[in-house]
Amino acid sequence: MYNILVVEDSGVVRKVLSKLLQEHSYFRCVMCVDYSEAQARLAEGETFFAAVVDLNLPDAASGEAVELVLKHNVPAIVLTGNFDEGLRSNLLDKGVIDYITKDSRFAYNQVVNLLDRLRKNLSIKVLVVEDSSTSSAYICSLLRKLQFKLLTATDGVDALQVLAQDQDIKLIIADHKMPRMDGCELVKQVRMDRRFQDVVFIGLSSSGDGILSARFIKNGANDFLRKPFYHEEFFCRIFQNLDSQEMLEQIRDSANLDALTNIYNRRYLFNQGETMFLDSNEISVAMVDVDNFKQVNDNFGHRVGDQLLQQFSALLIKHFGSDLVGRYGGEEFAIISNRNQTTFCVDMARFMTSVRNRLFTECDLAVTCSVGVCTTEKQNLSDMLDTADSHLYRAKKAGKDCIELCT
Ligand SMILES: Nc1nc2c(ncn2[C@@H]2O[C@H](COP(=O)(O)OP(=O)(O)OP(=O)(O)O)[C@@H](O)[C@H]2O)c(=O)[nH]1
Repeated sequence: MYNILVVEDSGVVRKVLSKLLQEHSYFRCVMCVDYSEAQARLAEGETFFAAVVDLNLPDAASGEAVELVLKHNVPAIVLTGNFDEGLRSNLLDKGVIDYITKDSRFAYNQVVNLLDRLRKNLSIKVLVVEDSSTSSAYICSLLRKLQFKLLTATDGVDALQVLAQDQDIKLIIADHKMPRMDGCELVKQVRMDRRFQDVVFIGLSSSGDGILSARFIKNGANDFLRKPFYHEEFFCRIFQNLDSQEMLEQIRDSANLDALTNIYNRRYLFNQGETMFLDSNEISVAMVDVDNFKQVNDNFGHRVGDQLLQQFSALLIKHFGSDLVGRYGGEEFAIISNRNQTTFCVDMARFMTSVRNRLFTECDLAVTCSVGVCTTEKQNLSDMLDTADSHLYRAKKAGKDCIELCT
C-alpha cells in the first residue's frame, strides 16, 4: 500500500482526487485540509510515498506546505491555481517533482497518472551512459527524484558490459560524444541484440549537429533530447516513451496469453515451441488433462470450473516454471521442455502427486489429471504434440490419474 498525503482546502478537489485515487487499490489517501493538519500528520511519523499539495492554503498562503512535505523527504506534486515562469522555476528549484495547474478536471487525472508512474518507476532500472561526471550526476538526481533504480556507465563499451550483467534494464539514457563508443554506435549495438529490443533508448547531446537526432532515431533510439533540456521535457519524454513501451507489452501479452488462466495460449505455444524444437537437442512434450472436469461444471457451476482451471494452471507454472507451459484448449494443457527427459518425467510424476494431495477451488475439490508424454524426436513439433495427445487418450482409457509415456 502506498500512502499519499493530500493537502488541499477545497472540498471539491479533495473529493475528485479521493475518487480517482480509489480506482487504484494500492493507493491509500490521507486527506488534510490545511497546513496545520498536514504538520500534525507528518509529525506522527507516518511514511508517505508522495504528497499532492495545494500551493495556497488558508493558513499557508505562500507555499509553506510544499516546504513542509519536502522537509519530511516526501516527494511533492504541487497543485496551483495559476502559473507563471517565476513560480515554475521557484518550485522546481525547491525540488518538487512537478506542478500541475488546476485548470480542468484533466489536471487531477494528470496528478494520479503521475503518482501511478512514480509507483511503477520503483521497479524500473535505468542505465545512464555519460562520460561527464557532472552531467551524469545531474541526470541521476532527476531520475532519482522520479523513483527509478539507477545504474551508470561512462561510455558505450562500459554500457554494453553493464547490460550484459543486468538484463532487466528498461531504459537507457545515453550521451552522444563519449570515448571508445559513442551514443549512436551504442544504440546500434543494443538493437542488434534480440534481448534488448524492448529497451527504451533516449539519446542526448549538446552538440550543434542538427542531423544527430535523425542518426540516433535511425539507429534505433526511441527519442532524443538536446542539452540543456527543460526539466519538464526530460520527464515528459521519459514518461511517454515508457508508457508507450508498456502499452506495447500489454498488447503483446494479451495476444499471447490465455485470458482465463493468464498462461500462454495455443498460438504462442506453437510459435515459441517451434523455435524450441529447432534449437534443442533434447525435447519432451506433455499433454495434461484434468479428469472428469465436465462434472465440476455440472455440479458446481462454470465459475468454480474456471477457478479450478486457474488454480491448476498456477500449479503447473509452479512445477514447470522453466519450461513452456500453455493452455491447449478447454481443460487440456501442454508443456514443452528442453530439459533432461528423465528429469522432466520425474517432475511430471511429482506434479501429479501434488495435484492429488491438495484441494482446489472454494469448494475444496479433490482432483486428478491424466498425462501423455512424448520424448521421441519426431519430424516436427506438431507430430510430437499429436503423439503426446494420443498417449493422453491411452491414459484416459487406462482409468485416468496416470501417465502414459512414448519414449
Ligand atoms: N468452466 C469452464 N469449462 C470449460 C472451459 N473450456 C471448456 N470447458 C468445459 O470442459 C468440459 C470438458 O469436458 P470433457 O471433454 O467431457 O472432459 P472431462 O469431463 O474432463 O472428461 P475426461 O477428459 O474424460 O476426464 C466441457 O464441459 C467444456 O464445456 C472453460 O474455460 N471454463
